[in-house]
Formats: sequence, structure tokens, C-alpha cells
Amino acid sequence: MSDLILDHIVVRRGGRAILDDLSLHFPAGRLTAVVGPNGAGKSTMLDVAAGLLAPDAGAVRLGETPLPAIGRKVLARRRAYLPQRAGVEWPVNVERVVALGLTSSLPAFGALPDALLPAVEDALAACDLLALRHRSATALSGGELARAMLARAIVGDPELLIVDEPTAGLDPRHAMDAMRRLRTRADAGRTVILAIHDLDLALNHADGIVAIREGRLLAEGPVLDVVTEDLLCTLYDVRVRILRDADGVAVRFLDDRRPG
Ligand SMILES: Nc1ncnc2c1ncn2[C@@H]1O[C@H](COP(=O)(O)OP(=O)(O)OP(=O)(O)O)[C@@H](O)[C@H]1O
Repeated sequence: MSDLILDHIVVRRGGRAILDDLSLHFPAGRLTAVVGPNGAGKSTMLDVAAGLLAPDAGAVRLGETPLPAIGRKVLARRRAYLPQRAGVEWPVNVERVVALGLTSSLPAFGALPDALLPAVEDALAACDLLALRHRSATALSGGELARAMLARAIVGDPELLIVDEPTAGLDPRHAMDAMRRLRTRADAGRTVILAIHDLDLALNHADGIVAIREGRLLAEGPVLDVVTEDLLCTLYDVRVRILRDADGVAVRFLDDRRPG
């Protein structure tokens, strides 16, 4: 199992640096939540971390090995990446969508190869999709599709799992289930990175936090050490209360502009 290291990453678009000298360390065996306001650079950073976007400067390493030195096929086996707004263009059924996380080539119709079935069954069960396995992916609700996409990302049990907003559109039970799945992968030694706006989920399930604002690192470290009301206030420009009790942590944003 390998840590993922981002070393002085710069990405420029339209004449400005959208990632500005960003250095990060994502340890193996940890679930790290990447947080920050819209446009902070989270998805861009995940694209770089996944090896899908070459930075204008800096380097990414998985363990000791620079990502570009890992062959494309090997990298596809070692890491899974679930982008924001992942979708399905073709009316293939859910179990086939999930199986495509194990192999890049699969006939559009007919039974799945036996060798793929155990892992596909596990991923379908983990994401509460067994009852939907024969449904066309183009006929799923938004949350059901998000679960199918997460199942596809986890089905191969990759060493590096990068997921962008996997709980967006999920109801509370399925969102918590999704976080628990990611937690389980991290506990099994995988390097798990997720971008997320739901701070309650992030704070209650992640080990580490990376806070990014305007393409720069604002804070990084264990959740309990790093996340404070001051940090969240600086990150989002909103007053914040962090409430703690025996059930966990909750973040309340205080709307100063609320009428009345
Ligand atoms: N191809 C591009 N050309 C110009 N600007 C871009 C391009 N891609 C992204 N950006 C800009 O880079 C910034 C970072 O975008 P990114 O998608 O990484 O943010 P994010 O933190 O994931 O935001 P969100 O929370 O809204 O998903 C944004 O201001 C975005 O408009």
C-alpha cells in the first residue's frame, strides 16, 4: 500500500493559477476529506492526483513512483477515480456498469463473465443496488445513479480510491452507508481521498482533512486537530458553530443575512 504525494503542484487556466504550489500528503490507510468552497480547486486537484491532468509544474508520486512512470493499464488497476457528475450515456444495466470497474471491455449484452460475478455482487450489495441490478442505468434516479457510480469505483478494491462528491444527491442513510464503505476501504489499508461539501459527514467519518481555498492549502491534518470554527469561517466566509456530543460532531453555519 502506498501514500500519494503531491509535490508543489501548479495548474494554470485562463492566465491564472487554479492550483498554486499545492503540496499534499495522502497516507495509505486513511480516509482524507478535501473541503473548500465552490471553485477552490478540489476537482482539479483530484484530476491531478488521479493522473488524469498533467500539472504545469510539480509532481505526483504513488509511493516512490512518479505517476507518469506507472503505465496507463497498471494505473487503471491500482486506482479508481469517480469524477463529479459521472454519468452513463448508454442504456446498459446496473450490474454491467459496475462490472466495467473491473474491465474496460465488456459486451453490451449477455451474462457477465463468471469470474467477475463475486466482486460485482459484493459491490452491488455494498451500495444497496441488488434490487436494481437489471435496471438500465439511464433509468435510475440521481441518487441511485450516484450509488451505481460509487459501486463501479469500489468494485476492484483499488489501492488508491479518489472520489469527487460521492454523497451528492444521496439520502441520509445511503450517504452514511457510502461514507462507511470508504472508511472500510481505508481501514483495509487503501489510500482514500474524497472531495465533499457535507462537513458533518466529513468530520464524523474522515481521518484527515485538507482545506483548500483559491487553489492554495489552508490547512491539512487529522480532523480533530485541524477543524476549528475559525478555520471553517476563513474557508467559507460564514460564521460557524461546531457542536459536539456523544453522537458525534455537527457543523452549523450561521446566516447573518437571514431576514428578521
Ligand atoms: N478548463 C478550465 N478553464 C478555465 N478555468 C477552469 C477550467 N477548469 C476549471 N477552471 C476553474 O478553476 C477553478 C477550480 O475549479 P474546480 O472544479 O477544481 O473547483 P472545485 O473546488 O471542485 O469546485 P466545486 O466545489 O464547485 O465543485 C474554478 O474557478 C473553475 O472555474
